[in-house]
Amino acid sequence: MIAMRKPIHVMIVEDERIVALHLRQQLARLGYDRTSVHSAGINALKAIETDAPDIILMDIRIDGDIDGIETAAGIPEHLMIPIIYLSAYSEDTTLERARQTRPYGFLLKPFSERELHATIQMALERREVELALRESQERLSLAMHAARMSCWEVDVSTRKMHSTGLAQFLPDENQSAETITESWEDFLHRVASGDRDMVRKAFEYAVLHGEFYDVVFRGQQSEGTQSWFRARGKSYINDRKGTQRIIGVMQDITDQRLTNDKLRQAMTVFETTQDGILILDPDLNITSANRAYCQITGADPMNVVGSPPYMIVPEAFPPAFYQELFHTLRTRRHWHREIETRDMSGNPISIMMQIIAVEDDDGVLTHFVAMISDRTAIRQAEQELHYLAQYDGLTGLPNRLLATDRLNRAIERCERTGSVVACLFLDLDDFKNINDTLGHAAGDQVLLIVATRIKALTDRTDTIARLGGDEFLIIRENMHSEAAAGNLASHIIHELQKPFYIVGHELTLSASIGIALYPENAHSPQDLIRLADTAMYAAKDQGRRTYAFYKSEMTESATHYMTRSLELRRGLEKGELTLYYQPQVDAKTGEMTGTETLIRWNHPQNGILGPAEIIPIAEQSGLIVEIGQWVLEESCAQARRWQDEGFDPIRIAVNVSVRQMRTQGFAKTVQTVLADTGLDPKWLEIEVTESMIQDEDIMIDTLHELRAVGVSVAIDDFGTGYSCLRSIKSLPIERIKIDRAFIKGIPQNTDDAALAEAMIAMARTLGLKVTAEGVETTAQRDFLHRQGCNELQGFLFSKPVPAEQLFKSSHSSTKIS
Ligand SMILES: Nc1nc2c(ncn2[C@@H]2O[C@H](COP(=O)(O)O[C@H]3[C@@H](O)[C@H](n4cnc5c(=O)[nH]c(N)nc54)O[C@@H]3COP(=O)(O)O)[C@@H](O)[C@H]2O)c(=O)[nH]1
Repeated sequence: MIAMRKPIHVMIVEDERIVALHLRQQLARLGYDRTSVHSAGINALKAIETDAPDIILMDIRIDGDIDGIETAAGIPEHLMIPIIYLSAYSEDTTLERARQTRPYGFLLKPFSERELHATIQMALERREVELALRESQERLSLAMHAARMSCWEVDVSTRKMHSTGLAQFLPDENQSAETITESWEDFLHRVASGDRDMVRKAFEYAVLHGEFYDVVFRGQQSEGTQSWFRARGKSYINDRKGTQRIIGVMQDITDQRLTNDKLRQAMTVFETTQDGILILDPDLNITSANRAYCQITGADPMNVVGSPPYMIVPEAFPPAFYQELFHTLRTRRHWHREIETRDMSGNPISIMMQIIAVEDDDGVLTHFVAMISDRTAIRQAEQELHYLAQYDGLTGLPNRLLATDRLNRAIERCERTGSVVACLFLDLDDFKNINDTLGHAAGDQVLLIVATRIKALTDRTDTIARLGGDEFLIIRENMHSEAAAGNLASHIIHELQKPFYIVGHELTLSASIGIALYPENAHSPQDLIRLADTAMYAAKDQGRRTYAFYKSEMTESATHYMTRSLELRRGLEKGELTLYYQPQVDAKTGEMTGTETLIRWNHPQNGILGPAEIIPIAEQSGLIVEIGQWVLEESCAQARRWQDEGFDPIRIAVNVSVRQMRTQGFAKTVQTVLADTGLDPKWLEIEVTESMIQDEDIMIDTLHELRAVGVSVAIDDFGTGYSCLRSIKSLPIERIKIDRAFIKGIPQNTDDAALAEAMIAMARTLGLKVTAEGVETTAQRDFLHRQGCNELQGFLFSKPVPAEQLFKSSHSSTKIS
């Protein structure tokens, strides 16, 4: 008997009042005290809405629009109210209709009290079981829902699939009910096409081998989101029916999968990042360290866990460091610092360390994450850049920037003590030739030798700087006299003159030094350097290999030079340069045999300027090579024009500068100019000075090459360069030109006359032709003729004249009488 926890409410639906009353009495006797009676079905349904009974005793044939069976059918299913039909009729149609409402009992009237009691009890019992089952099913369903799981079952023979909860995460427009029945193939269409085959195979395998299956697959993508599922189950044979079923569960693992993906990505970052990453416990002990941390610090990966990062252990820094570290972490939850430390092998390293506190959802500190960036390379690069910004890369000496700063400090110190600062500006003479002839590597070696020699002569307190190219600066403070600065310059020049060997050549160096003094000449470092530079040019003008103190007039001359060099460049471009020609005549006949080309500058303001205003500026500014090339081209072209105009061919002599001669392939250039202008090489003579060919192998090679081209070579200004005629015997020279300094005094000055006589005689012995320069008088002409001089040049015959006047000049009227 059902334990009566609360009075059982029995509803009687009976239209015969006596029967209903009798039933009520019977029930009361059986202990069912709470009863209600309704004579019509509609009334009973209304009453059920407000006070649902535990069981209904339903007469089939009752008053009203609906009978007992229709009333039972109208009761909401979820109420699960057991119905026991009471009827005097038991024909099949009534029974069939009653059966469809799934009654808990059917009592044929008349029935005994005991039959009634037993039927009620069994109905209540069954209801209890069904309620318990429903609750259990609901619990399971909720749990599955919460776990985003569904259960499924496939009948292997029919391939019908029943699933519960599938629609919630694998939606299908045709199937949205909690429990879905569909074909296995339809289900497969919910699986992403790429994984469908794999799911099918796992299923078939389980069918064939009666095995468990466990498969992870993706659902058909909807609205760009990708869902992941895991299906597990097993194949069973139903013992009773002998049918085979696959039963299992399916779980939506999208979140888990995304979390795993994120975790995997985080792990990849952790392991592959260039920065060291540490996970620290709240006491700052390492719980996990990545590879980069061990690489940066050289820490042993096996021994890092359990202790704090070695660079912040207490011995490493003063207590204040840790106070600040813990205070910042406590208050700001984030600390960072650039730390100069050493790695485990003792090498210095620069690191940027950041420590970040990590809290749980309740704000409780769980651990710290430390990030360690290796800044060593950056710091080293910065130091190198700093060095490069202040020092010369070749010699390691301070550069202009640092020298200016040092000079500034020296001035400040000497301002206090009232002493003198000397600023020496040194420039090597003809350094470009070393680069041009021996190459830049040799030039670099020479600069290193210069730096070493200057350093050896100076004090520790002096500043030696390289300003660029072949320019050096020497700063000495606390000088007591101008003479001391001169002595220092003189020592340096002397020291640099000492020979040294480089790439198989013995070289000596020559330097010019300009000196400016603080406070006498200037008060700022920039001005001092500039004035010393100006003085250096003055030293060059004084013949090089010397030094000069700055004087205010130098600024004027430097300004003049600057203006003139700019004007000259512009003049060359605008065609202001022109050539004059001075005849060279046969000493015997007075016939013009040749002409010398002499440059002039038709200056827009200053009129015609001679070589003295052009050549030194061209040499210093480097324009000389360009100008020399133009002179050569124009001279050859003019010689060819005269020939084309019908004049007898004459030799044309062109002066070349030392720089021009040293240019790579000079002889080849001459050959090209001759070819371009169409002048036969035999009409061209190149004039070089004695000093240009002294001991210079490269020049002598060029002379041979010129000879091979077919042009002749004359030595200009002969007698001024101390070279003896014997030494030029071996050179490919055709002519010497006796300098006008020796001609000037003849025939009265017996020394000049003797020297000219000796030069002419020796030249004749060596088979060289002789031209005398600066012949101004007939006496000079006659004397030179008597001595056997071949040709004469001078104002006596003609001054240098423009091209169109050369053949009109009256030199021929000065024939020897
Ligand atoms: N590299 C180059 N050098 C050149 C070029 N053109 C000229 N020069 C060099 O300049 C030097 C000076 O030349 P210039 O002022 O033209 O003087 C020449 C004559 O005018 C002068 N001369 C000639 N005869 C007399 C005379 O009877 N009396 C007198 N007082 N002077 C006279 O001599 C100069 C020519 O001499 P030289 O060259 O030695 O034959 C000049 O020496 C050239 O070296 C150039 O294009 N490139």
